[in-house]
Amino acid sequence: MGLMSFALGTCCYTSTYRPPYMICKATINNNNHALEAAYIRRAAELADKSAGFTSPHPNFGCVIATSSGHVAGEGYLYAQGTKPAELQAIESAGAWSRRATAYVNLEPGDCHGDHTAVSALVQAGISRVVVGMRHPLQHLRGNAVRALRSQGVQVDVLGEDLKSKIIEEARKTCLLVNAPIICRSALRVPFSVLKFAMTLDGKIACSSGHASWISSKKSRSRVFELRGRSDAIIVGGNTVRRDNPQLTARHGGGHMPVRIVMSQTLDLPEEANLWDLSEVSTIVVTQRGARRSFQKLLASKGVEIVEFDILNPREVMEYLHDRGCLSVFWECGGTLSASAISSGVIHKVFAIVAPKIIGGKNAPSPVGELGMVEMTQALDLIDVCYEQVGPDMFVSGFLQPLPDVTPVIPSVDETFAIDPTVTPHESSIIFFYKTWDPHGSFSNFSHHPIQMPDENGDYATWLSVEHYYQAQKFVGVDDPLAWECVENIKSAKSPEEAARIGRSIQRQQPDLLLGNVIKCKARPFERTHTFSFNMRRRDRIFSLLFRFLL
Ligand SMILES: NC(=O)C1=CN([C@@H]2O[C@H](COP(=O)(O)OP(=O)(O)OC[C@H]3O[C@@H](n4cnc5c(N)ncnc54)[C@H](OP(=O)(O)O)[C@@H]3O)[C@@H](O)[C@H]2O)C=CC1
Ligand SMILES: Nc1c(N[C@@H]2O[C@H](COP(=O)(O)O)[C@@H](O)[C@H]2O)[nH]c(=O)[nH]c1=O
Repeated sequence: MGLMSFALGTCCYTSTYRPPYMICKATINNNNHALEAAYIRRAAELADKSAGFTSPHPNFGCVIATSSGHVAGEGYLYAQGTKPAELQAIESAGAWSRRATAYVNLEPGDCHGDHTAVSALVQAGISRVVVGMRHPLQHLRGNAVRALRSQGVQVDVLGEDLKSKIIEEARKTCLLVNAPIICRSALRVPFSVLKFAMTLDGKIACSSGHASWISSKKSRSRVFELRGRSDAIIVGGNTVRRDNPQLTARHGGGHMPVRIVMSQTLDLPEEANLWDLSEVSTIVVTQRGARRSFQKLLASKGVEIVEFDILNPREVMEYLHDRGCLSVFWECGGTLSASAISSGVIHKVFAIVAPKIIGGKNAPSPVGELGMVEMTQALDLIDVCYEQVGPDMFVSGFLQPLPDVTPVIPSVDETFAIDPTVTPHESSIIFFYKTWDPHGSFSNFSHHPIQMPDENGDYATWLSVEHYYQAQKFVGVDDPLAWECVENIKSAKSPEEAARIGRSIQRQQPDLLLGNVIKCKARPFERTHTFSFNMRRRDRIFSLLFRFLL
């Protein structure tokens, strides 16, 4: 941990610190909103470090400040199931935690009885907790706030107990950090970001359709990072035909979003980079009945096909929501982007403006026909940011305000009540518990260690069922690479990371686990709860749910 010199809104790191440094002489009290806001913004900034890794869970950051204005410790959640941000901050603050204030961007989420964050705060003697926003999931909302208060800790929630313009701005940073889960819970579609690179004269390709490259190498590296923050990347059929893109996140990070192609005609090339699934999978969403023979060809390559009665961006987003997707990155051309904007599913826009002019009357632009005839109809972006990356300018902003939530992600049980057409005993749909559900401990991804016997009958501890499950793909295979895989999976920091490692080796080295396939399919320890129900128009697509998860 470095010495933090903390100015409002900025921070930089130099050498080691301990004991904690002074932020400013001012004593922290409830009226010092500028300082409180700065700490909360810092907690949000820390939380953002693990964007893409925590999905489908929120991002948490924590700052511990002493009553005299020292920052004593910081922490952020790397992934669900790893050490909570609050605990990390307390450990780094040591004895300075006593009577200190903890600033958290988000109320701790007490998933199925895990009180670690709350207990750590109480046991460390934290006297006050400032919460950027309450937990967005209804069944977790308010639990930690109540628990802390019942233990005599003062809890101040931004917007409730602390109100002012500067506090409101700090609260906004907390909303932004967890925009995907907020959107998902309030709007029931994933948080969607439309990104395009255009020339100064507003073209995303030449008249010929050639587009590589408009933006600089540095900008494109940044795009890899942005991809890594999302669960899925979407392009239209024409971009596949024209660009033959890879759509991988080549930033050296761990998280790789699934690639999705929207194509009505399925008039797509037989050979394409997107059909190479060695790094990450691809889903093609299409119109029901389109080119069955081509569907078969894609399926033989392992590409998943999902048919829709009406293929449009909203249906696809609702479908992805149902499959647990929190955030989507749109990298399509103007035809599909116009359709997505018109459907109201795009929340944020990232325009990369390169200082180049290409001209061309027929050269495409980033957004096609929206049917507007007067400038007064233009869509104004909100909270616009400008950032120079190499020679290019990144302009970003929101197309619609983030919902100010009292959101609901209904638990599986509640769904029946919400949709009376739901009949719990239909066989075509299989649901997995999410760890955030009230009975989320049934999920493989639940952070509950298990003990299982190895080949010699000795018991070993695995951090979660998912760790054990992924490792079983390679256990017993007589190959040093398989042994290494097992060790890497076993030491993975989170169940999601264990899944990433297991799935990626499985894709890249399918021969490695051939002998183990049958064993993997029969999972006697599998705690995933399956059941089925009919959700009107959605039932046609749920049968494919398994494949997304495996
Ligand atoms: N500079 C940049 O950032 C980018 C540039 N480009 C460039 O843009 C050009 C391609 O743009 P564009 O032709 O607009 O391609 P799109 O990526 O927008 O693809 C359009 C296609 O999407 C499919 N589609 C499926 N559902 C819908 C729907 N509801 N509404 C609209 N489309 C749907 C159709 O595929 P189908 O015909 O298969 O049925 C349609 O032809 C290329 O030259 C490419 O290089 C592309 C992406 C980014
Ligand atoms: N031309 C263009 C972009 N185009 C987008 O990137 C895709 C190619 O990704 P990949 O094959 O993974 O490198 C392409 O199909 C289109 O969606 N992006 C940019 O950041 N800058 C650019 O100049």
